Amino acid sequence: MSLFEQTAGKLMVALDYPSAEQARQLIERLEGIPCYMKVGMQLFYSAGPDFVKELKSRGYSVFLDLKMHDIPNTVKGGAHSITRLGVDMFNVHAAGGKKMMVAAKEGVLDALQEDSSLTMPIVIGVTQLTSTNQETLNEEIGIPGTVEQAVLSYASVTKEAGLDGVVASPLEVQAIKGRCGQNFVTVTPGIRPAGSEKGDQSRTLTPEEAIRQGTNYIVVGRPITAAPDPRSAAEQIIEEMKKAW
Ligand SMILES: O=C(O)c1cc(=O)[nH]c(=O)n1[C@@H]1O[C@H](COP(=O)(O)O)[C@@H](O)[C@H]1O
Repeated sequence: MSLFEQTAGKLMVALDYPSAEQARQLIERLEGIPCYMKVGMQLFYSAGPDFVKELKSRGYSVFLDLKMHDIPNTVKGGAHSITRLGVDMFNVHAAGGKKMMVAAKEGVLDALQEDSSLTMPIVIGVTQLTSTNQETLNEEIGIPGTVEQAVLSYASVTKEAGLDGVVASPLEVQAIKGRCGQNFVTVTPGIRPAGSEKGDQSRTLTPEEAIRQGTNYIVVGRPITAAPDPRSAAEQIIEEMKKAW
Protein backbone atom coordinates (compact mmCIF):
# COMPACT_ATOMS: atom_id res chain seq x y z
CA MET A 1 0.00 0.00 0.00
CA SER A 2 1.41 3.44 -0.92
CA LEU A 3 1.94 6.19 1.65
CA PHE A 4 -0.93 8.07 0.01
CA GLU A 5 -3.35 5.14 0.44
CA GLN A 6 -2.31 4.64 4.05
CA THR A 7 -2.90 8.25 4.93
CA ALA A 8 -5.85 9.34 2.78
CA GLY A 9 -8.52 11.30 4.60
CA LYS A 10 -7.36 11.15 8.20
CA LEU A 11 -8.37 13.42 11.07
CA MET A 12 -5.73 15.04 13.29
CA VAL A 13 -6.91 16.77 16.44
CA ALA A 14 -4.81 19.77 17.53
CA LEU A 15 -4.32 19.52 21.30
CA ASP A 16 -3.70 23.24 21.74
CA TYR A 17 -3.89 23.38 25.53
CA PRO A 18 -1.71 24.92 28.24
CA SER A 19 -1.37 21.73 30.28
CA ALA A 20 -1.28 17.95 30.01
CA GLU A 21 -4.28 17.76 32.33
CA GLN A 22 -6.49 19.75 29.96
CA ALA A 23 -5.29 17.74 26.97
CA ARG A 24 -6.06 14.48 28.83
CA GLN A 25 -9.64 15.65 29.48
CA LEU A 26 -10.20 16.08 25.73
CA ILE A 27 -8.52 12.78 24.90
CA GLU A 28 -10.82 11.00 27.32
CA ARG A 29 -13.87 12.60 25.72
CA LEU A 30 -12.66 11.49 22.27
CA GLU A 31 -11.92 7.91 23.35
CA GLY A 32 -12.49 5.49 20.47
CA ILE A 33 -12.66 8.16 17.75
CA PRO A 34 -10.13 7.35 15.02
CA CYS A 35 -7.73 10.28 14.95
CA TYR A 36 -4.13 11.37 15.22
CA MET A 37 -3.20 13.62 18.13
CA LYS A 38 -1.26 16.74 17.23
CA VAL A 39 0.98 18.21 19.91
CA GLY A 40 1.95 21.79 19.13
CA MET A 41 4.21 24.30 20.81
CA GLN A 42 1.81 25.38 23.55
CA LEU A 43 1.40 21.87 24.96
CA PHE A 44 4.95 20.71 24.24
CA TYR A 45 6.52 23.71 25.96
CA SER A 46 4.46 22.98 29.08
CA ALA A 47 4.08 19.19 29.15
CA GLY A 48 7.22 18.23 27.21
CA PRO A 49 8.47 14.92 25.84
CA ASP A 50 6.83 12.97 28.68
CA PHE A 51 3.39 13.83 27.38
CA VAL A 52 4.33 12.74 23.85
CA LYS A 53 5.53 9.42 25.28
CA GLU A 54 2.27 9.12 27.24
CA LEU A 55 0.23 9.53 24.04
CA LYS A 56 2.35 6.90 22.32
CA SER A 57 1.94 4.49 25.22
CA ARG A 58 -1.84 5.00 25.03
CA GLY A 59 -1.60 3.85 21.41
CA TYR A 60 -2.12 7.16 19.59
CA SER A 61 -0.39 8.23 16.41
CA VAL A 62 1.29 11.54 17.15
CA PHE A 63 2.10 14.53 14.95
CA LEU A 64 4.65 16.69 16.79
CA ASP A 65 4.16 20.17 15.35
CA LEU A 66 7.17 22.21 16.46
CA LYS A 67 7.84 23.84 13.07
CA MET A 68 11.60 23.76 13.38
CA HIS A 69 13.43 26.56 11.54
CA ASP A 70 17.13 27.02 12.29
CA ILE A 71 20.57 26.37 10.82
CA PRO A 72 20.97 22.86 9.35
CA ASN A 73 23.13 21.48 12.18
CA THR A 74 20.66 22.57 14.85
CA VAL A 75 17.66 21.18 12.96
CA LYS A 76 19.51 17.90 12.44
CA GLY A 77 19.95 17.62 16.22
CA GLY A 78 16.32 18.54 16.82
CA ALA A 79 15.11 15.96 14.30
CA HIS A 80 17.30 13.34 15.98
CA SER A 81 15.76 14.06 19.41
CA ILE A 82 12.22 14.13 18.01
CA THR A 83 12.69 10.81 16.21
CA ARG A 84 13.87 9.25 19.47
CA LEU A 85 10.48 10.18 20.98
CA GLY A 86 8.85 7.76 18.55
CA VAL A 87 6.49 10.28 16.93
CA ASP A 88 4.72 9.37 13.68
CA MET A 89 5.09 12.77 12.04
CA PHE A 90 6.89 16.07 12.60
CA ASN A 91 7.43 19.27 10.65
CA VAL A 92 10.08 21.84 9.79
CA HIS A 93 9.66 25.21 8.04
CA ALA A 94 10.31 24.84 4.30
CA ALA A 95 11.52 28.47 4.43
CA GLY A 96 14.67 27.08 6.10
CA GLY A 97 15.68 25.79 2.65
CA LYS A 98 16.89 22.55 1.14
CA LYS A 99 20.07 22.07 3.23
CA MET A 100 18.10 22.50 6.43
CA MET A 101 15.48 19.97 5.35
CA VAL A 102 18.11 17.48 4.18
CA ALA A 103 19.74 17.88 7.61
CA ALA A 104 16.40 17.09 9.28
CA LYS A 105 16.23 13.85 7.34
CA GLU A 106 19.84 13.03 8.34
CA GLY A 107 18.92 13.53 11.99
CA VAL A 108 16.05 11.06 11.53
CA LEU A 109 18.28 8.47 9.85
CA ASP A 110 20.96 8.77 12.54
CA ALA A 111 18.37 8.11 15.25
CA LEU A 112 17.01 5.09 13.36
CA GLN A 113 20.52 3.71 12.97
CA GLU A 114 21.17 4.01 16.70
CA ASP A 115 17.90 2.37 17.71
CA SER A 116 16.38 -0.15 15.31
CA SER A 117 13.14 -0.35 17.35
CA LEU A 118 12.20 3.17 16.15
CA THR A 119 9.99 3.65 13.11
CA MET A 120 10.56 6.23 10.37
CA PRO A 121 8.42 9.34 11.03
CA ILE A 122 6.74 11.21 8.17
CA VAL A 123 8.64 14.52 7.84
CA ILE A 124 6.87 17.47 6.29
CA GLY A 125 7.65 21.08 5.38
CA VAL A 126 5.44 23.97 6.44
CA THR A 127 4.64 26.21 3.44
CA GLN A 128 2.67 29.46 3.91
CA LEU A 129 0.79 29.39 7.19
CA THR A 130 -2.96 29.10 6.72
CA SER A 131 -3.41 32.36 8.62
CA THR A 132 -1.62 34.21 5.78
CA ASN A 133 -3.66 35.85 3.04
CA GLN A 134 -2.64 37.47 -0.25
CA GLU A 135 -2.34 40.93 1.29
CA THR A 136 -0.15 39.76 4.21
CA LEU A 137 2.13 37.94 1.80
CA ASN A 138 2.61 40.82 -0.64
CA GLU A 139 2.31 43.92 1.51
CA GLU A 140 3.43 42.87 4.98
CA ILE A 141 6.02 40.16 4.30
CA GLY A 142 6.96 41.60 0.88
CA ILE A 143 6.90 38.32 -1.05
CA PRO A 144 5.56 38.96 -4.59
CA GLY A 145 3.20 36.64 -6.48
CA THR A 146 0.18 34.68 -5.36
CA VAL A 147 -0.10 32.63 -2.16
CA GLU A 148 -0.42 29.53 -4.34
CA GLN A 149 2.85 30.31 -6.14
CA ALA A 150 4.62 30.72 -2.79
CA VAL A 151 3.13 27.46 -1.49
CA LEU A 152 4.21 25.63 -4.66
CA SER A 153 7.78 26.85 -4.44
CA TYR A 154 7.99 25.74 -0.80
CA ALA A 155 6.45 22.39 -1.79
CA SER A 156 8.97 21.93 -4.63
CA VAL A 157 12.01 22.57 -2.43
CA THR A 158 10.56 20.27 0.24
CA LYS A 159 10.25 17.49 -2.32
CA GLU A 160 13.77 18.15 -3.66
CA ALA A 161 15.08 17.82 -0.10
CA GLY A 162 13.53 14.35 0.06
CA LEU A 163 10.85 15.05 2.67
CA ASP A 164 7.46 13.32 2.52
CA GLY A 165 5.07 16.21 2.07
CA VAL A 166 3.89 19.62 3.25
CA VAL A 167 1.51 21.48 5.51
CA ALA A 168 -0.65 23.86 3.47
CA SER A 169 -4.23 25.02 3.16
CA PRO A 170 -6.73 22.57 1.65
CA LEU A 171 -7.21 25.14 -1.13
CA GLU A 172 -3.74 24.30 -2.47
CA VAL A 173 -3.89 20.49 -2.33
CA GLN A 174 -4.61 19.88 -6.00
CA ALA A 175 -1.90 22.28 -7.16
CA ILE A 176 0.62 20.66 -4.78
CA LYS A 177 -0.27 17.13 -5.93
CA GLY A 178 -0.12 18.33 -9.55
CA ARG A 179 3.40 19.69 -9.01
CA CYS A 180 4.86 17.12 -6.60
CA GLY A 181 2.86 13.96 -7.34
CA GLN A 182 -0.06 12.11 -5.70
CA ASN A 183 2.19 10.38 -3.19
CA PHE A 184 3.44 13.68 -1.80
CA VAL A 185 1.57 13.97 1.50
CA THR A 186 -0.60 17.01 2.28
CA VAL A 187 -1.50 17.92 5.85
CA THR A 188 -4.14 20.62 5.86
CA PRO A 189 -5.20 22.84 8.77
CA GLY A 190 -7.52 25.77 8.08
CA ILE A 191 -10.51 23.44 8.42
CA ARG A 192 -13.78 25.08 9.34
CA PRO A 193 -17.14 23.27 9.32
CA ALA A 194 -19.89 25.43 7.76
CA GLY A 195 -20.96 28.23 10.08
CA SER A 196 -18.01 27.92 12.48
CA GLU A 197 -15.75 30.83 13.50
CA LYS A 198 -12.74 31.38 11.23
CA GLY A 199 -10.77 33.06 14.00
CA ASP A 200 -7.23 33.77 12.80
CA GLN A 201 -7.42 31.35 9.86
CA SER A 202 -7.56 32.85 6.35
CA ARG A 203 -7.41 30.04 3.78
CA THR A 204 -10.12 27.62 4.89
CA LEU A 205 -12.41 24.88 3.59
CA THR A 206 -14.96 22.62 5.30
CA PRO A 207 -13.93 19.04 6.23
CA GLU A 208 -15.94 17.64 3.31
CA GLU A 209 -14.46 20.10 0.80
CA ALA A 210 -10.93 19.42 2.06
CA ILE A 211 -11.31 15.66 1.61
CA ARG A 212 -12.77 16.25 -1.86
CA GLN A 213 -9.56 18.10 -2.75
CA GLY A 214 -7.73 14.83 -2.05
CA THR A 215 -5.83 15.78 1.08
CA ASN A 216 -4.18 13.09 3.20
CA TYR A 217 -4.84 14.62 6.62
CA ILE A 218 -7.05 17.38 7.96
CA VAL A 219 -5.96 19.17 11.15
CA VAL A 220 -8.77 20.44 13.35
CA GLY A 221 -8.36 22.37 16.58
CA ARG A 222 -10.92 24.85 17.88
CA PRO A 223 -13.95 23.50 15.95
CA ILE A 224 -13.50 20.47 18.27
CA THR A 225 -11.69 21.79 21.34
CA ALA A 226 -13.88 24.90 21.75
CA ALA A 227 -17.16 23.12 20.95
CA PRO A 228 -19.67 22.69 23.79
CA ASP A 229 -19.57 18.94 23.07
CA PRO A 230 -16.17 18.10 21.54
CA ARG A 231 -17.06 14.43 20.99
CA SER A 232 -20.13 15.20 18.94
CA ALA A 233 -18.21 17.92 17.03
CA ALA A 234 -15.53 15.34 16.13
CA GLU A 235 -18.19 12.79 15.13
CA GLN A 236 -19.91 15.33 12.89
CA ILE A 237 -16.60 16.17 11.22
CA ILE A 238 -15.96 12.47 10.54
CA GLU A 239 -19.48 12.13 9.10
CA GLU A 240 -18.73 15.08 6.79
CA MET A 241 -15.42 13.50 5.77
CA LYS A 242 -17.20 10.23 4.96
CA LYS A 243 -19.56 12.04 2.54
CA ALA A 244 -16.53 12.89 0.43
CA TRP A 245 -15.05 9.37 0.35
O1 LIG B 1 1.59 23.08 11.18
C1 LIG B 1 0.41 23.21 11.52
O2 LIG B 1 -0.18 22.29 12.09
C2 LIG B 1 -0.29 24.45 11.14
C3 LIG B 1 0.17 25.08 9.99
C4 LIG B 1 -0.59 26.11 9.41
O3 LIG B 1 -0.25 26.65 8.35
N1 LIG B 1 -1.74 26.48 10.03
C5 LIG B 1 -2.19 25.93 11.20
O4 LIG B 1 -3.27 26.31 11.68
N2 LIG B 1 -1.45 24.93 11.79
C6 LIG B 1 -1.87 24.36 13.10
O5 LIG B 1 -3.15 23.72 12.93
C7 LIG B 1 -3.98 23.95 14.06
C8 LIG B 1 -5.25 24.62 13.60
O6 LIG B 1 -6.06 24.88 14.71
P1 LIG B 1 -7.52 25.52 14.57
O7 LIG B 1 -7.39 26.79 13.79
O8 LIG B 1 -7.92 25.76 16.00
O9 LIG B 1 -8.37 24.49 13.86
C9 LIG B 1 -3.16 24.77 15.07
O10 LIG B 1 -2.60 23.88 16.00
C10 LIG B 1 -2.07 25.39 14.22
O11 LIG B 1 -0.86 25.54 14.95
